[in-house]
Amino acid sequence: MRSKVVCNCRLGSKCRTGVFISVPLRSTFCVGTSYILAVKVSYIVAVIMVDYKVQGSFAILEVNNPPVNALSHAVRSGLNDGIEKASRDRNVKAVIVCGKGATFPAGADIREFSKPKKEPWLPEIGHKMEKCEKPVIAAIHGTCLGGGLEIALFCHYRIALKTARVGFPEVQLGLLPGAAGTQRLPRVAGLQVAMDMISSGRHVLATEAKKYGIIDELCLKAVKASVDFPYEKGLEMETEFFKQLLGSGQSKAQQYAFFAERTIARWEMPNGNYRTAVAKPVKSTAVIGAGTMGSGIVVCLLSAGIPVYLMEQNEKFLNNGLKMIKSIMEGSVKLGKVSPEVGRKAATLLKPTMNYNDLKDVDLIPVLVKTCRGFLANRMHGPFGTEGTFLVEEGALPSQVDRVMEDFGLPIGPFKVRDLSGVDIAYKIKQEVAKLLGIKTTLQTRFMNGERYCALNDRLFHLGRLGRKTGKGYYKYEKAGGKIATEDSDVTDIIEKHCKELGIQRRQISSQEIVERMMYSCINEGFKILEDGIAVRPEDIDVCYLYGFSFPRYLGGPMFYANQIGLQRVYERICYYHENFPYSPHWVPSRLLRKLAAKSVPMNEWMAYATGSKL
Ligand SMILES: CCC[C@H](O)CC(=O)SCCNC(=O)CCNC(=O)[C@H](O)C(C)(C)COP(=O)([O-])OP(=O)([O-])OC[C@H]1O[C@@H](n2cnc3c(N)ncnc32)[C@H](O)[C@@H]1OP(=O)([O-])[O-]
Repeated sequence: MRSKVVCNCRLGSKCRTGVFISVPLRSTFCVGTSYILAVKVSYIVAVIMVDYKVQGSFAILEVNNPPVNALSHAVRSGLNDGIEKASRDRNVKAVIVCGKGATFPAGADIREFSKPKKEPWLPEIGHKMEKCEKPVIAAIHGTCLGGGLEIALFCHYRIALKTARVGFPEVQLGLLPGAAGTQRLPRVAGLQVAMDMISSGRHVLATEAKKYGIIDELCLKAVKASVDFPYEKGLEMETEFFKQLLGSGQSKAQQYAFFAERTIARWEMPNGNYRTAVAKPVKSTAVIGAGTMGSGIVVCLLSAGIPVYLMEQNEKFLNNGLKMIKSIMEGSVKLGKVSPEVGRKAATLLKPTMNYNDLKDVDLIPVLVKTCRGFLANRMHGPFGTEGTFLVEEGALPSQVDRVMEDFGLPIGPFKVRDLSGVDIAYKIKQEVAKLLGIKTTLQTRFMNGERYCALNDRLFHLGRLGRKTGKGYYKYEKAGGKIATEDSDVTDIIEKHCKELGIQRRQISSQEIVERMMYSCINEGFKILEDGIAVRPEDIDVCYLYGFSFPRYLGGPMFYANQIGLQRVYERICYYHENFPYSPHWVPSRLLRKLAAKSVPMNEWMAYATGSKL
């Protein structure tokens, strides 16, 4: 951002040129279209975000709002003034719109969506550009996205560097292009291309875009009658839809997720931070365990071109793992997820071994299974998994829990996940905990160390129902290692037998109870994680869920979801479940949550209450 003192108007007079900010200095200057009011000791300094210069017979409007030249109010004002000025200037024969630094404008300023709207609007500026009697040319480099592409589509001509990318990523923010993009792109690029770009949000290289006619070096493409309504009506409808989406919870969550991803990158630790940390090169890695999870990690490492040792104690398991990896890599190549070259190279990068000595010089060994409570993801997901099993013990079926959670937005239900990772893994983790406590569990065990215990998973384990790998677990599969989960009446019998033996009266369980118990138990743990300083802000937890568990982006993450529901409501329901399930410590309400709920603290202020005296 560049600040300039542009004029020296009197206090109370009307400014001429644009947006202004005030900084505490001695004298009074003002610039802008607004009246300057309560200014005693301030400089009013114009924030020039569009540089206007004339070179020969060209007026150049260069957007200067780093880092991505977002179309903030100041930029819009600058573009508006610039196009008016260029239209008036007799020496100007053509106008060029471009971006300074890394990129052409990458869209509207998302931070302004939560603030009151300020004129001029983008379509208004666009229409001024379109009506300008002098040719207006968009000179595109970097990422020309969203509102930036809409501005370009209003220009009479578009020229671009080959490396430039254009796109409408609004869908990733739960929006649609709201400055005539839905009306103008189909007319320039055709309905099919427009539908694809708008609904996928994908960035298109300038070379591809040129084929579609979005970037046009020669002349404005003839406007195609590609939609059902005349332009004005189409524009009106687009504005209405955009407004509806902007006010929706979904868009708010997606905007939150966008910024959360960037916020967490600015991490701070007692011994360093994101600025001082230096990445260590990873030249070799090892994965111990050739099961489903281990093989999946090997595939990720190979796809990134990193050499990896795959370690197993048993030749049979090692060979099974190698087969699985080969088949996943081949599938990835077929689907175009990795290039054939990467696929071919993978075979040379993978080194199977049964000898620990081979691992002595590797740079990285990912830890697959932790027996402790876990730090963030495992710790929060513990209550989630436990509640799922309790719900089944009380009356739900695994398929019901999965269906409800998939409807909620998870890509795959918790019991399908358990079949994928292995019923034996969940069993062994529990047995490790029991061993540490010096307890021996049986199929009749209902409490462990004073806490509720459900032995249903143990039953499946003892029946050899280990999940996908054995062709049956909480579901049945077409074959061992199969992927198609089908409900299995044998599982219902096992559950009913379990309940009968233990004298548990089964009951109807509602979808609402399933969502609340699965989600609120892990949200409660999330607040305890904040209290304990394991995560330094709710965004850490949410991004971890978005990436680690494919939590639906349109809900933002579990902590944002809790905030949307209302902390008071979430807290009350947690207290209710705590009263009803006193032997499950994960229902003990978080102190932080109690405090935040009582004071209705906004999310961006939660952390002030997370530690120390306020808690
Ligand atoms: C009426 C309007 C209708 C219109 O149709 C609606 C829209 O245009 S909707 C918009 C449609 N457009 C989009 O959705 C594009 C969203 N942007 C992107 O996809 C990437 O930023 C981009 C690919 C451009 C650059 O990637 P990169 O090089 O890896 O850089 P980076 O990602 O690390 O970002 C650097 C910094 O810039 C910040 N910031 C970025 N964009 C915006 C923004 N629009 N606003 C505000 N801020 C934004 C970002 O937070 C970060 O800040 P910080 O404080 O340093 O953390």
